[in-house]
Amino acid sequence: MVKNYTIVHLDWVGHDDKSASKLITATLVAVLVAYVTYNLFLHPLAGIPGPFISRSGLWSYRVNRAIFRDASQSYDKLHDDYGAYVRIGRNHVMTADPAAVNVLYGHSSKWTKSGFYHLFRLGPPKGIMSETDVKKHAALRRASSSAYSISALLELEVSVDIMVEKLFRQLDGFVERKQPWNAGLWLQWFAMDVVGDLAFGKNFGLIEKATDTNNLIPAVEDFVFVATLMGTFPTIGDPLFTAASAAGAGGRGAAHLMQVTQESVKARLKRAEEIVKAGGTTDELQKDMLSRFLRAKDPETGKKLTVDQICTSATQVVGAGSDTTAITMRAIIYYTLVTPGVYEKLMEELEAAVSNGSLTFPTPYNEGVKLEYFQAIVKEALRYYPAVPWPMPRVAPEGGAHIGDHYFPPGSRVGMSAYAYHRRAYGHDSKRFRPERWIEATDEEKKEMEKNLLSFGGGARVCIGRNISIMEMTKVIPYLFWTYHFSITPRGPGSPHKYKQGRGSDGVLDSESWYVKSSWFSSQYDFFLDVKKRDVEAVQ
Ligand code: HEM
Repeated sequence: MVKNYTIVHLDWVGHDDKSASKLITATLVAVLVAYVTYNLFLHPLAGIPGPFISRSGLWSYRVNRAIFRDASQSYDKLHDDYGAYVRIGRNHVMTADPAAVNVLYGHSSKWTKSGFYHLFRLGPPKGIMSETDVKKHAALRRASSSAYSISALLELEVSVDIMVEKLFRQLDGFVERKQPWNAGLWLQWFAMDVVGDLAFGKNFGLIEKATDTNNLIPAVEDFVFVATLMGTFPTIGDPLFTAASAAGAGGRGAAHLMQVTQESVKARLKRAEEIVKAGGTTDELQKDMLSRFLRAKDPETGKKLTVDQICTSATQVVGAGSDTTAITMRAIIYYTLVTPGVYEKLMEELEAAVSNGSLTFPTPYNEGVKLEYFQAIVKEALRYYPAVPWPMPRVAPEGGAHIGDHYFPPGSRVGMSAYAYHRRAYGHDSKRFRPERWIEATDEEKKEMEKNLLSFGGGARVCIGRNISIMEMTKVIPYLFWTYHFSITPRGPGSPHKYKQGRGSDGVLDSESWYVKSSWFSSQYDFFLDVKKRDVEAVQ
Protein backbone atom coordinates (compact mmCIF):
# COMPACT_ATOMS: atom_id res chain seq x y z
CA MET A 1 0.00 0.00 0.00
CA VAL A 2 2.65 2.34 1.08
CA LYS A 3 4.55 1.59 -2.11
CA ASN A 4 1.50 2.26 -4.29
CA TYR A 5 0.78 5.45 -2.43
CA THR A 6 4.31 6.62 -3.07
CA ILE A 7 4.01 5.91 -6.78
CA VAL A 8 0.73 7.78 -6.97
CA HIS A 9 2.25 10.67 -5.07
CA LEU A 10 5.26 10.87 -7.34
CA ASP A 11 3.03 10.78 -10.37
CA TRP A 12 1.15 13.74 -9.00
CA VAL A 13 4.40 15.61 -8.42
CA GLY A 14 5.46 14.95 -12.04
CA HIS A 15 2.14 16.17 -13.28
CA ASP A 16 2.47 19.33 -11.24
CA ASP A 17 5.95 19.97 -12.61
CA LYS A 18 4.85 19.59 -16.20
CA SER A 19 1.90 21.91 -15.69
CA ALA A 20 4.07 24.42 -13.93
CA SER A 21 6.68 24.38 -16.67
CA LYS A 22 3.94 24.64 -19.31
CA LEU A 23 2.51 27.59 -17.44
CA ILE A 24 5.93 29.24 -17.18
CA THR A 25 6.60 28.66 -20.89
CA ALA A 26 3.17 30.01 -21.83
CA THR A 27 3.71 33.08 -19.63
CA LEU A 28 7.15 33.72 -21.10
CA VAL A 29 5.81 33.35 -24.65
CA ALA A 30 2.91 35.69 -23.81
CA VAL A 31 5.29 38.26 -22.29
CA LEU A 32 7.60 37.99 -25.31
CA VAL A 33 4.69 38.35 -27.74
CA ALA A 34 3.38 41.33 -25.77
CA TYR A 35 6.89 42.88 -25.67
CA VAL A 36 7.43 42.42 -29.41
CA THR A 37 3.88 43.58 -30.25
CA TYR A 38 4.33 46.65 -28.10
CA ASN A 39 7.69 47.47 -29.67
CA LEU A 40 6.45 46.94 -33.21
CA PHE A 41 3.07 48.65 -33.02
CA LEU A 42 2.57 50.66 -29.84
CA HIS A 43 5.98 52.07 -28.90
CA PRO A 44 6.22 55.87 -29.45
CA LEU A 45 8.89 55.23 -32.12
CA ALA A 46 6.84 52.48 -33.81
CA GLY A 47 6.12 54.62 -36.88
CA ILE A 48 9.82 54.82 -37.79
CA PRO A 49 11.01 52.11 -40.20
CA GLY A 50 14.03 49.91 -39.61
CA PRO A 51 15.30 46.34 -39.50
CA PHE A 52 12.95 43.90 -37.75
CA ILE A 53 15.51 42.93 -35.08
CA SER A 54 15.85 46.54 -33.94
CA ARG A 55 12.15 47.45 -34.08
CA SER A 56 11.08 44.29 -32.27
CA GLY A 57 13.68 44.76 -29.54
CA LEU A 58 14.65 41.09 -29.93
CA TRP A 59 18.30 41.73 -30.66
CA SER A 60 20.57 44.70 -31.13
CA TYR A 61 21.47 45.71 -34.66
CA ARG A 62 24.24 47.84 -33.14
CA VAL A 63 25.81 44.92 -31.29
CA ASN A 64 26.15 43.15 -34.65
CA ARG A 65 27.89 46.17 -36.16
CA ALA A 66 30.31 46.32 -33.23
CA ILE A 67 31.09 42.61 -33.62
CA PHE A 68 31.25 42.41 -37.43
CA ARG A 69 33.02 45.77 -37.70
CA ASP A 70 31.04 46.85 -40.73
CA ALA A 71 29.50 50.00 -39.24
CA SER A 72 30.16 52.51 -42.03
CA GLN A 73 28.63 50.48 -44.86
CA SER A 74 25.80 49.05 -42.75
CA TYR A 75 24.59 52.37 -41.38
CA ASP A 76 24.92 53.92 -44.83
CA LYS A 77 22.85 51.13 -46.38
CA LEU A 78 20.16 51.53 -43.72
CA HIS A 79 19.49 55.06 -45.00
CA ASP A 80 19.35 53.72 -48.57
CA ASP A 81 16.85 51.08 -47.49
CA TYR A 82 14.67 53.00 -45.02
CA GLY A 83 15.15 56.73 -45.62
CA ALA A 84 16.27 59.60 -43.43
CA TYR A 85 14.95 58.18 -40.14
CA VAL A 86 15.79 54.60 -39.22
CA ARG A 87 14.94 52.81 -35.98
CA ILE A 88 18.22 51.12 -35.11
CA GLY A 89 17.10 50.02 -31.64
CA ARG A 90 13.90 49.66 -29.67
CA ASN A 91 14.32 53.18 -28.32
CA HIS A 92 17.00 54.39 -30.71
CA VAL A 93 16.85 56.20 -34.04
CA MET A 94 19.51 57.19 -36.57
CA THR A 95 18.81 60.14 -38.81
CA ALA A 96 20.28 61.81 -41.87
CA ASP A 97 17.88 64.75 -41.74
CA PRO A 98 19.81 68.06 -42.03
CA ALA A 99 17.36 69.54 -39.50
CA ALA A 100 18.80 67.20 -36.87
CA VAL A 101 22.36 68.59 -36.96
CA ASN A 102 21.58 71.69 -34.96
CA VAL A 103 19.02 70.02 -32.71
CA LEU A 104 21.42 67.24 -31.65
CA TYR A 105 24.88 68.79 -31.98
CA GLY A 106 24.26 72.55 -31.93
CA HIS A 107 25.68 74.80 -29.20
CA SER A 108 22.34 75.30 -27.50
CA SER A 109 21.24 71.67 -27.83
CA LYS A 110 19.31 70.31 -24.87
CA TRP A 111 20.05 66.74 -25.95
CA THR A 112 22.73 65.09 -23.81
CA LYS A 113 25.18 62.27 -24.45
CA SER A 114 23.73 58.83 -23.73
CA GLY A 115 25.04 56.11 -21.38
CA PHE A 116 26.89 54.67 -24.41
CA TYR A 117 29.72 57.07 -23.57
CA HIS A 118 30.13 55.84 -19.99
CA LEU A 119 31.99 52.88 -21.45
CA PHE A 120 34.48 55.29 -23.00
CA ARG A 121 35.85 56.25 -19.61
CA LEU A 122 39.53 55.71 -19.28
CA GLY A 123 39.86 55.83 -15.55
CA PRO A 124 37.87 55.84 -12.35
CA PRO A 125 36.76 59.48 -12.74
CA LYS A 126 34.93 60.15 -15.96
CA GLY A 127 36.84 62.19 -18.52
CA ILE A 128 35.71 64.86 -20.97
CA MET A 129 34.59 62.23 -23.48
CA SER A 130 32.61 60.01 -21.09
CA GLU A 131 31.08 62.53 -18.67
CA THR A 132 27.39 62.81 -19.54
CA ASP A 133 26.38 65.23 -16.79
CA VAL A 134 26.18 68.65 -18.47
CA LYS A 135 27.52 70.71 -15.55
CA LYS A 136 30.36 68.33 -14.64
CA HIS A 137 31.37 68.08 -18.29
CA ALA A 138 31.38 71.85 -18.73
CA ALA A 139 33.62 72.25 -15.65
CA LEU A 140 36.06 69.58 -16.87
CA ARG A 141 36.17 71.10 -20.32
CA ARG A 142 36.76 74.63 -19.04
CA ALA A 143 39.58 73.40 -16.81
CA SER A 144 41.33 71.50 -19.62
CA SER A 145 40.75 73.83 -22.53
CA SER A 146 44.00 75.80 -22.12
CA ALA A 147 46.01 72.59 -22.77
CA TYR A 148 44.24 72.14 -26.11
CA SER A 149 44.35 75.76 -27.30
CA ILE A 150 46.10 76.47 -30.56
CA SER A 151 48.52 78.90 -28.89
CA ALA A 152 49.54 76.20 -26.38
CA LEU A 153 49.99 73.71 -29.20
CA LEU A 154 52.12 76.05 -31.27
CA GLU A 155 54.60 76.10 -28.40
CA LEU A 156 54.97 72.36 -28.96
CA GLU A 157 55.44 72.58 -32.73
CA VAL A 158 59.11 71.78 -32.55
CA SER A 159 58.45 68.37 -30.99
CA VAL A 160 56.29 67.49 -34.00
CA ASP A 161 59.16 68.61 -36.28
CA ILE A 162 61.57 66.31 -34.46
CA MET A 163 59.14 63.41 -34.77
CA VAL A 164 58.71 64.09 -38.50
CA GLU A 165 62.49 63.92 -38.98
CA LYS A 166 62.59 60.58 -37.11
CA LEU A 167 59.83 59.24 -39.35
CA PHE A 168 61.70 60.36 -42.46
CA ARG A 169 64.95 58.63 -41.38
CA GLN A 170 63.00 55.37 -41.06
CA LEU A 171 61.28 55.96 -44.37
CA ASP A 172 64.68 56.45 -46.05
CA GLY A 173 65.46 52.86 -45.02
CA PHE A 174 62.41 51.61 -46.91
CA VAL A 175 63.52 53.60 -49.96
CA GLU A 176 67.04 52.11 -49.82
CA ARG A 177 65.78 48.56 -49.32
CA LYS A 178 63.08 49.04 -51.97
CA GLN A 179 60.71 47.58 -49.44
CA PRO A 180 56.95 48.35 -49.40
CA TRP A 181 56.13 50.63 -46.50
CA ASN A 182 53.28 49.67 -44.18
CA ALA A 183 52.02 53.24 -44.18
CA GLY A 184 48.92 52.33 -42.17
CA LEU A 185 50.93 51.04 -39.23
CA TRP A 186 53.69 53.63 -39.35
CA LEU A 187 51.24 56.54 -39.47
CA GLN A 188 49.57 55.12 -36.38
CA TRP A 189 52.92 54.84 -34.60
CA PHE A 190 53.67 58.40 -35.64
CA ALA A 191 50.34 59.71 -34.32
CA MET A 192 50.83 57.80 -31.06
CA ASP A 193 54.36 59.17 -30.59
CA VAL A 194 53.22 62.71 -31.32
CA VAL A 195 50.44 62.60 -28.70
CA GLY A 196 52.96 61.10 -26.25
CA ASP A 197 55.30 64.03 -26.88
CA LEU A 198 52.55 66.62 -26.61
CA ALA A 199 50.99 65.10 -23.52
CA PHE A 200 54.05 64.11 -21.47
CA GLY A 201 56.97 65.79 -23.22
CA LYS A 202 58.27 62.32 -24.18
CA ASN A 203 57.12 60.01 -26.94
CA PHE A 204 56.65 56.26 -26.62
CA GLY A 205 59.57 55.45 -28.96
CA LEU A 206 57.48 53.55 -31.51
CA ILE A 207 59.02 55.29 -34.52
CA GLU A 208 62.56 55.12 -33.14
CA LYS A 209 62.36 51.43 -32.21
CA ALA A 210 60.17 50.58 -35.21
CA THR A 211 58.03 48.47 -32.94
CA ASP A 212 55.21 48.76 -30.45
CA THR A 213 56.88 47.07 -27.47
CA ASN A 214 54.23 48.37 -25.08
CA ASN A 215 51.33 47.04 -27.16
CA LEU A 216 49.76 50.47 -27.20
CA ILE A 217 48.06 50.09 -30.57
CA PRO A 218 46.32 46.78 -29.67
CA ALA A 219 45.35 48.36 -26.32
CA VAL A 220 43.54 51.23 -28.06
CA GLU A 221 41.92 48.72 -30.40
CA ASP A 222 40.73 46.52 -27.51
CA PHE A 223 39.51 49.51 -25.54
CA VAL A 224 37.46 50.85 -28.46
CA PHE A 225 36.07 47.40 -29.28
CA VAL A 226 34.89 46.76 -25.71
CA ALA A 227 33.55 50.29 -25.25
CA THR A 228 31.55 50.22 -28.50
CA LEU A 229 30.17 46.74 -27.91
CA MET A 230 29.19 47.21 -24.26
CA GLY A 231 28.15 50.81 -24.79
CA THR A 232 25.30 49.59 -26.99
CA PHE A 233 23.62 48.09 -23.90
CA PRO A 234 24.98 50.36 -21.14
CA THR A 235 22.38 49.42 -18.52
CA ILE A 236 23.96 45.96 -18.31
CA GLY A 237 27.25 46.73 -20.07
CA ASP A 238 28.36 49.44 -17.66
CA PRO A 239 28.08 47.45 -14.38
CA LEU A 240 29.43 44.35 -16.17
CA PHE A 241 32.43 46.33 -17.36
CA THR A 242 32.98 47.81 -13.88
CA ALA A 243 32.79 44.37 -12.21
CA ALA A 244 35.05 42.76 -14.81
CA SER A 245 37.61 45.60 -14.49
CA ALA A 246 37.60 45.28 -10.68
CA ALA A 247 38.27 41.54 -11.08
CA GLY A 248 41.11 42.34 -13.48
CA ALA A 249 39.34 40.56 -16.33
CA GLY A 250 37.67 43.30 -18.31
CA GLY A 251 38.71 46.49 -19.97
CA ARG A 252 42.09 44.97 -20.88
CA GLY A 253 42.70 47.79 -23.33
CA ALA A 254 41.53 50.59 -21.01
CA ALA A 255 43.45 49.19 -18.04
CA HIS A 256 46.64 48.82 -20.06
CA LEU A 257 46.38 52.32 -21.51
CA MET A 258 45.78 53.71 -18.05
CA GLN A 259 48.82 51.88 -16.68
CA VAL A 260 51.13 53.09 -19.46
CA THR A 261 49.87 56.64 -19.01
CA GLN A 262 50.33 56.56 -15.26
CA GLU A 263 53.92 55.40 -15.78
CA SER A 264 54.48 58.25 -18.26
CA VAL A 265 52.97 60.75 -15.80
CA LYS A 266 55.23 59.48 -13.00
CA ALA A 267 58.33 59.50 -15.25
CA ARG A 268 57.52 63.02 -16.39
CA LEU A 269 57.09 64.28 -12.80
CA LYS A 270 60.36 62.59 -11.79
CA ARG A 271 62.18 64.27 -14.69
CA ALA A 272 60.95 67.64 -13.51
CA GLU A 273 62.06 66.87 -9.94
CA GLU A 274 65.55 65.86 -11.08
CA ILE A 275 65.96 68.97 -13.21
CA VAL A 276 65.00 71.19 -10.28
CA LYS A 277 67.31 69.25 -7.92
CA ALA A 278 70.18 69.77 -10.36
CA GLY A 279 69.49 73.51 -10.21
CA GLY A 280 67.94 73.67 -13.71
CA THR A 281 64.63 75.12 -14.86
CA THR A 282 61.64 73.18 -16.09
CA ASP A 283 60.70 75.78 -18.70
CA GLU A 284 60.68 73.30 -21.56
CA LEU A 285 58.70 70.73 -19.56
CA GLN A 286 56.24 73.44 -18.56
CA LYS A 287 54.93 73.50 -22.09
CA ASP A 288 53.57 69.95 -22.38
CA MET A 289 49.88 69.21 -21.86
CA LEU A 290 50.52 67.48 -18.57
CA SER A 291 51.91 70.60 -16.95
CA ARG A 292 48.93 72.54 -18.26
CA PHE A 293 46.60 69.93 -16.74
CA LEU A 294 48.51 70.30 -13.45
CA ARG A 295 48.10 74.07 -13.46
CA ALA A 296 44.55 74.01 -14.86
CA LYS A 297 41.69 75.52 -12.92
CA ASP A 298 38.03 75.81 -13.76
CA PRO A 299 37.80 79.58 -14.44
CA GLU A 300 34.29 79.68 -12.95
CA THR A 301 34.83 77.76 -9.72
CA GLY A 302 38.61 78.08 -9.34
CA LYS A 303 38.75 74.30 -8.74
CA LYS A 304 41.87 72.41 -9.85
CA LEU A 305 41.78 69.01 -11.53
CA THR A 306 42.42 66.10 -9.15
CA VAL A 307 45.40 63.76 -9.75
CA ASP A 308 42.99 61.05 -10.95
CA GLN A 309 41.33 63.49 -13.32
CA ILE A 310 44.75 64.47 -14.66
CA CYS A 311 45.64 60.82 -15.33
CA THR A 312 42.30 60.26 -17.03
CA SER A 313 42.80 63.39 -19.15
CA ALA A 314 46.26 62.26 -20.20
CA THR A 315 45.05 58.74 -21.04
CA GLN A 316 42.23 60.26 -23.05
CA VAL A 317 44.73 62.14 -25.20
CA VAL A 318 46.37 58.81 -26.03
CA GLY A 319 43.08 56.92 -26.52
CA ALA A 320 41.21 59.56 -28.51
CA GLY A 321 44.03 61.32 -30.30
CA SER A 322 46.13 58.66 -32.00
CA ASP A 323 43.78 56.39 -33.98
CA THR A 324 41.57 59.23 -35.20
CA THR A 325 44.50 61.21 -36.56
CA ALA A 326 46.13 58.13 -38.13
CA ILE A 327 42.85 57.16 -39.85
CA THR A 328 42.51 60.67 -41.28
CA MET A 329 46.15 60.80 -42.44
CA ARG A 330 45.73 57.46 -44.24
CA ALA A 331 42.58 58.77 -45.91
CA ILE A 332 44.32 61.99 -47.02
CA ILE A 333 47.25 60.11 -48.56
CA TYR A 334 45.14 57.37 -50.10
CA TYR A 335 42.50 59.55 -51.77
CA THR A 336 45.14 62.03 -52.93
CA LEU A 337 46.89 59.18 -54.72
CA VAL A 338 43.87 57.42 -56.21
CA THR A 339 41.67 60.36 -57.22
CA PRO A 340 42.61 61.58 -60.71
CA GLY A 341 44.17 65.03 -60.71
CA VAL A 342 44.36 65.56 -56.94
CA TYR A 343 48.04 64.62 -56.47
CA GLU A 344 49.05 66.76 -59.48
CA LYS A 345 47.16 69.81 -58.16
CA LEU A 346 48.63 69.38 -54.70
CA MET A 347 52.17 69.18 -56.06
CA GLU A 348 51.56 72.28 -58.20
CA GLU A 349 50.46 74.13 -55.08
CA LEU A 350 53.49 72.96 -53.08
CA GLU A 351 55.91 73.84 -55.88
CA ALA A 352 54.44 77.31 -56.31
CA ALA A 353 54.53 77.95 -52.55
CA VAL A 354 58.11 76.73 -52.20
CA SER A 355 59.31 78.81 -55.13
CA ASN A 356 57.67 82.00 -53.87
CA GLY A 357 59.06 81.38 -50.37
CA SER A 358 55.71 80.95 -48.60
CA LEU A 359 56.38 77.30 -47.75
CA THR A 360 59.47 75.98 -46.01
CA PHE A 361 60.38 72.64 -44.44
CA PRO A 362 59.94 71.36 -41.77
CA THR A 363 56.58 73.01 -42.38
CA PRO A 364 55.65 75.69 -39.84
CA TYR A 365 51.95 75.36 -39.02
CA ASN A 366 51.34 78.98 -40.00
CA GLU A 367 52.62 78.27 -43.50
CA GLY A 368 50.80 74.94 -43.91
CA VAL A 369 47.40 76.36 -43.00
CA LYS A 370 47.68 78.80 -45.91
CA LEU A 371 47.90 75.97 -48.48
CA GLU A 372 44.38 76.34 -49.80
CA TYR A 373 44.25 73.16 -51.87
CA PHE A 374 45.95 71.02 -49.23
CA GLN A 375 43.53 72.23 -46.55
CA ALA A 376 40.66 71.44 -48.92
CA ILE A 377 42.03 67.88 -49.21
CA VAL A 378 42.10 67.61 -45.41
CA LYS A 379 38.48 68.78 -45.14
CA GLU A 380 37.39 66.48 -47.93
CA ALA A 381 39.11 63.49 -46.30
CA LEU A 382 37.38 64.32 -43.01
CA ARG A 383 34.07 64.53 -44.90
CA TYR A 384 34.45 61.53 -47.16
CA TYR A 385 36.12 59.25 -44.66
CA PRO A 386 35.23 60.38 -41.13
CA ALA A 387 37.26 58.46 -38.53
CA VAL A 388 34.12 58.05 -36.40
CA PRO A 389 31.28 56.63 -38.55
CA TRP A 390 29.20 55.38 -35.60
CA PRO A 391 25.96 57.32 -34.96
CA MET A 392 26.77 59.63 -32.02
CA PRO A 393 23.83 59.01 -29.67
CA ARG A 394 22.03 61.79 -27.82
CA VAL A 395 19.15 61.55 -25.33
CA ALA A 396 15.91 63.49 -25.86
CA PRO A 397 15.42 66.10 -23.10
CA GLU A 398 12.67 66.27 -20.50
CA GLY A 399 9.36 66.93 -22.18
CA GLY A 400 10.61 65.31 -25.39
CA ALA A 401 11.55 67.10 -28.59
CA HIS A 402 10.72 67.37 -32.27
CA ILE A 403 13.09 66.88 -35.17
CA GLY A 404 11.40 67.66 -38.45
CA ASP A 405 7.96 66.01 -38.28
CA HIS A 406 9.02 63.43 -35.73
CA TYR A 407 8.37 63.61 -32.03
CA PHE A 408 10.86 61.95 -29.68
CA PRO A 409 9.67 61.29 -26.14
CA PRO A 410 12.06 62.08 -23.27
CA GLY A 411 14.76 59.45 -22.92
CA SER A 412 14.66 58.25 -26.54
CA ARG A 413 18.02 58.15 -28.32
CA VAL A 414 18.82 59.75 -31.66
CA GLY A 415 22.17 59.88 -33.42
CA MET A 416 23.72 60.71 -36.78
CA SER A 417 26.45 58.76 -38.55
CA ALA A 418 28.93 61.26 -40.01
CA TYR A 419 29.83 58.72 -42.70
CA ALA A 420 26.25 58.13 -43.85
CA TYR A 421 25.26 61.78 -43.47
CA HIS A 422 28.24 63.24 -45.33
CA ARG A 423 27.51 60.96 -48.27
CA ARG A 424 24.08 62.55 -48.62
CA ALA A 425 24.42 66.16 -47.45
CA TYR A 426 26.84 67.54 -50.06
CA GLY A 427 24.77 67.53 -53.25
CA HIS A 428 24.69 65.15 -56.18
CA ASP A 429 28.40 64.30 -55.93
CA SER A 430 28.40 63.62 -52.16
CA LYS A 431 29.74 60.13 -52.83
CA ARG A 432 32.78 61.46 -54.72
CA PHE A 433 36.06 62.58 -53.20
CA ARG A 434 36.35 66.12 -54.58
CA PRO A 435 38.45 68.62 -52.58
CA GLU A 436 37.53 71.42 -55.01
CA ARG A 437 34.05 71.62 -53.46
CA TRP A 438 35.61 73.42 -50.45
CA ILE A 439 37.19 76.05 -52.71
CA GLU A 440 34.47 76.63 -55.31
CA ALA A 441 31.63 77.19 -52.80
CA THR A 442 30.38 80.70 -52.02
CA ASP A 443 30.86 81.98 -48.45
CA GLU A 444 27.22 81.21 -47.69
CA GLU A 445 27.58 77.66 -49.06
CA LYS A 446 30.82 77.15 -47.14
CA LYS A 447 29.06 78.03 -43.89
CA GLU A 448 26.42 75.40 -44.61
CA MET A 449 29.07 72.83 -45.58
CA GLU A 450 31.01 73.44 -42.36
CA LYS A 451 27.81 73.12 -40.35
CA ASN A 452 27.12 69.77 -41.96
CA LEU A 453 30.62 68.45 -41.27
CA LEU A 454 30.22 66.09 -38.33
CA SER A 455 33.71 64.53 -38.38
CA PHE A 456 34.57 66.20 -35.08
CA GLY A 457 31.04 66.08 -33.63
CA GLY A 458 29.58 69.46 -32.66
CA GLY A 459 28.42 72.01 -30.11
CA ALA A 460 29.46 71.69 -26.48
CA ARG A 461 30.79 68.19 -27.21
CA VAL A 462 32.83 69.03 -30.30
CA CYS A 463 36.25 67.31 -30.38
CA ILE A 464 38.54 69.19 -28.05
CA GLY A 465 41.63 67.76 -29.79
CA ARG A 466 40.86 68.83 -33.34
CA ASN A 467 43.53 71.55 -33.31
CA ILE A 468 46.14 68.94 -32.39
CA SER A 469 45.27 66.71 -35.31
CA ILE A 470 44.98 69.58 -37.82
CA MET A 471 48.38 70.90 -36.70
CA GLU A 472 49.95 67.45 -36.91
CA MET A 473 48.54 66.67 -40.35
CA THR A 474 49.39 70.12 -41.69
CA LYS A 475 52.99 69.73 -40.59
CA VAL A 476 53.64 66.20 -41.77
CA ILE A 477 51.67 65.54 -44.96
CA PRO A 478 52.81 68.33 -47.32
CA TYR A 479 56.40 67.62 -46.22
CA LEU A 480 55.92 63.88 -46.88
CA PHE A 481 54.57 64.50 -50.38
CA TRP A 482 57.34 67.00 -51.01
CA THR A 483 60.11 64.60 -50.01
CA TYR A 484 58.83 61.23 -51.26
CA HIS A 485 56.97 59.82 -54.18
CA PHE A 486 54.36 57.24 -53.19
CA SER A 487 52.45 54.68 -55.17
CA ILE A 488 50.06 52.10 -53.81
CA THR A 489 51.69 48.68 -53.57
CA PRO A 490 49.62 46.32 -55.71
CA ARG A 491 47.84 43.62 -53.71
CA GLY A 492 47.88 39.94 -54.58
CA PRO A 493 50.35 37.04 -54.72
CA GLY A 494 53.79 38.03 -53.50
CA SER A 495 52.52 41.21 -51.89
CA PRO A 496 53.19 41.76 -48.19
CA HIS A 497 49.51 41.94 -47.32
CA LYS A 498 48.01 39.60 -44.82
CA TYR A 499 44.69 39.91 -46.62
CA LYS A 500 44.68 39.18 -50.30
CA GLN A 501 41.63 41.32 -50.97
CA GLY A 502 41.05 44.85 -49.78
CA ARG A 503 37.75 45.98 -48.28
CA GLY A 504 36.61 49.57 -48.62
CA SER A 505 34.59 51.56 -46.11
CA ASP A 506 31.65 50.65 -48.40
CA GLY A 507 32.24 47.01 -47.46
CA VAL A 508 32.94 45.99 -51.06
CA LEU A 509 35.88 43.63 -51.49
CA ASP A 510 38.65 45.05 -53.66
CA SER A 511 36.92 48.44 -53.88
CA GLU A 512 39.90 49.99 -52.08
CA SER A 513 43.50 48.95 -51.44
CA TRP A 514 43.21 48.51 -47.73
CA TYR A 515 41.07 46.49 -45.37
CA VAL A 516 38.60 48.50 -43.32
CA LYS A 517 37.27 47.39 -39.95
CA SER A 518 34.61 49.82 -38.94
CA SER A 519 32.92 50.23 -35.56
CA TRP A 520 33.23 53.42 -33.46
CA PHE A 521 36.39 54.07 -35.53
CA SER A 522 36.79 53.06 -39.20
CA SER A 523 40.36 51.76 -39.11
CA GLN A 524 42.19 50.81 -42.30
CA TYR A 525 44.62 47.88 -42.20
CA ASP A 526 47.22 46.62 -44.67
CA PHE A 527 47.77 49.95 -46.35
CA PHE A 528 51.10 49.53 -48.12
CA LEU A 529 52.95 52.07 -50.25
CA ASP A 530 55.97 51.82 -52.54
CA VAL A 531 58.22 54.77 -51.75
CA LYS A 532 60.89 56.64 -53.74
CA LYS A 533 62.72 59.82 -52.89
CA ARG A 534 61.76 62.85 -55.01
CA ASP A 535 64.50 64.81 -56.70
CA VAL A 536 63.67 67.93 -54.75
CA GLU A 537 66.72 69.89 -55.98
CA ALA A 538 65.65 69.43 -59.59
CA VAL A 539 62.13 70.70 -58.84
CA GLN A 540 63.42 73.78 -57.03
C1 HEM B 1 41.32 63.69 -37.02
C2 HEM B 1 41.34 63.49 -35.73
C3 HEM B 1 40.14 63.39 -34.82
C4 HEM B 1 38.84 63.08 -35.12
C5 HEM B 1 38.25 62.72 -36.47
C6 HEM B 1 38.09 63.13 -33.87
C7 HEM B 1 36.73 62.90 -33.76
C8 HEM B 1 35.99 63.18 -32.63
C9 HEM B 1 34.56 63.13 -32.56
C10 HEM B 1 33.62 62.74 -33.69
C11 HEM B 1 34.19 63.51 -31.31
C12 HEM B 1 32.77 63.70 -30.81
C13 HEM B 1 32.19 62.41 -30.28
C14 HEM B 1 30.73 62.57 -29.93
O1 HEM B 1 30.22 63.65 -29.70
O2 HEM B 1 30.10 61.54 -29.90
C15 HEM B 1 35.40 63.76 -30.57
C16 HEM B 1 35.44 64.12 -29.24
C17 HEM B 1 36.59 64.17 -28.52
N1 HEM B 1 37.88 64.08 -29.00
FE1 HEM B 1 38.42 63.86 -30.93
N2 HEM B 1 38.94 63.47 -32.87
C18 HEM B 1 40.21 63.63 -33.39
C19 HEM B 1 41.35 63.97 -32.70
C20 HEM B 1 41.43 64.09 -31.35
C21 HEM B 1 42.65 64.34 -30.61
C22 HEM B 1 44.03 64.54 -31.25
C23 HEM B 1 42.31 64.34 -29.29
C24 HEM B 1 43.15 64.56 -28.08
C25 HEM B 1 44.41 64.80 -28.10
C26 HEM B 1 40.86 64.14 -29.20
C27 HEM B 1 40.13 64.10 -28.03
C28 HEM B 1 38.75 64.15 -27.96
C29 HEM B 1 37.99 64.33 -26.71
C30 HEM B 1 38.57 64.47 -25.34
C31 HEM B 1 36.64 64.35 -27.08
C32 HEM B 1 35.43 64.54 -26.16
C33 HEM B 1 34.99 66.00 -26.22
C34 HEM B 1 33.78 66.29 -25.35
O3 HEM B 1 32.89 65.45 -25.22
O4 HEM B 1 33.71 67.42 -24.84
N3 HEM B 1 40.39 63.98 -30.46
N4 HEM B 1 36.48 63.57 -31.40
